[in-house]
Amino acid sequence: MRRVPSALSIAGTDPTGGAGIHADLKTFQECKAYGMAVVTSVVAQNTKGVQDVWHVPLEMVEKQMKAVLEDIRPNAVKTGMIATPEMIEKVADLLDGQDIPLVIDPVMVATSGDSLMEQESTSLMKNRLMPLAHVVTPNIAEAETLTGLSIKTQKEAEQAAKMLVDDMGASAAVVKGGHFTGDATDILYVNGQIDYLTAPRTDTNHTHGTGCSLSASIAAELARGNTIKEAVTNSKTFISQAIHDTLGIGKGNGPVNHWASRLKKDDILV
Ligand SMILES: Nc1ncnc2c1ncn2[C@@H]1O[C@H](COP(=O)(O)OP(=O)(O)OP(=O)(O)O)[C@@H](O)[C@H]1O
Ligand SMILES: Cc1ncc(COP(=O)(O)O)c(N)n1
Repeated sequence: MRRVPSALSIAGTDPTGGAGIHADLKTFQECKAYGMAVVTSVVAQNTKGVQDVWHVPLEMVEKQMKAVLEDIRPNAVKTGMIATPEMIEKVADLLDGQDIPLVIDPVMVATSGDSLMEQESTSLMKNRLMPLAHVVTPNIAEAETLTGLSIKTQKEAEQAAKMLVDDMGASAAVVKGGHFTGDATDILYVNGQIDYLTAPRTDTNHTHGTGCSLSASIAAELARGNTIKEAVTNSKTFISQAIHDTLGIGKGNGPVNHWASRLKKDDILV
């Protein structure tokens, strides 16, 4: 048997291909991991917003997860949209004890402002998923919800990252600064150390799926055997280029350019 790095996404869908499992699979491919996906919710959405959500029945989520885990065992897993408390519990039960690096993107609200998680899910996210996480990747609003802190400064973001690890049991935290102003600076807390990962801010509204793609890239990097610090650093480079080399498609907040590193100018039809 060959050792092919593989990564599994457990997340919701986006028929326009910019967020959710679609973004994750594109990212896995670009970051050189064989991609797999378990669908948690089918979402009717586009770059303008969310129109409707249909949750996959719990037993079908379980069957999908078991089908993957007993066959092509992933070298890393990432979770995205897991909307209901029951589904969080089910996914946590199935991942507990698997000994597979786990990246948790605590998806709560889409770029468009539409809610993607029921409010009652927050405590289960904290109590059941956080302790299983190798890396948790909240944006500012999600870090505020999880920690109860108000985060207006980078020092407060540092404090939140520390709480997610020291108090809630994740091994590492990346508090993403995409919604701050100035440079796009993310704060990584791992092995008792804070690191600032900074990239110039691209002036664009085409940021649909940035959070999904960053966390999927971290999972692919972990699947390839990189350390958490290497994985997060390489993923920051990946997402910065994907945002900078925009595709410019979509009537709202357009998707990022997952294949930016390979796409030549002449490949785009104008
Ligand atoms: N305009 C930008 N220019 C450069 N990097 C950005 C920009 N916006 C976000 N980022 C980066 O993209 C990644 C995702 O961060 P963000 O805080 O936007 O997450 P998110 O809110 O989960 O994603 P989304 O906005 O898609 O919901 C981070 O690495 C962040 O620094
Ligand atoms: C299925 C799904 N998962 C996650 C997001 C968040 O992505 P974003 O906040 O970048 O729109 C989304 N819109 N849809």
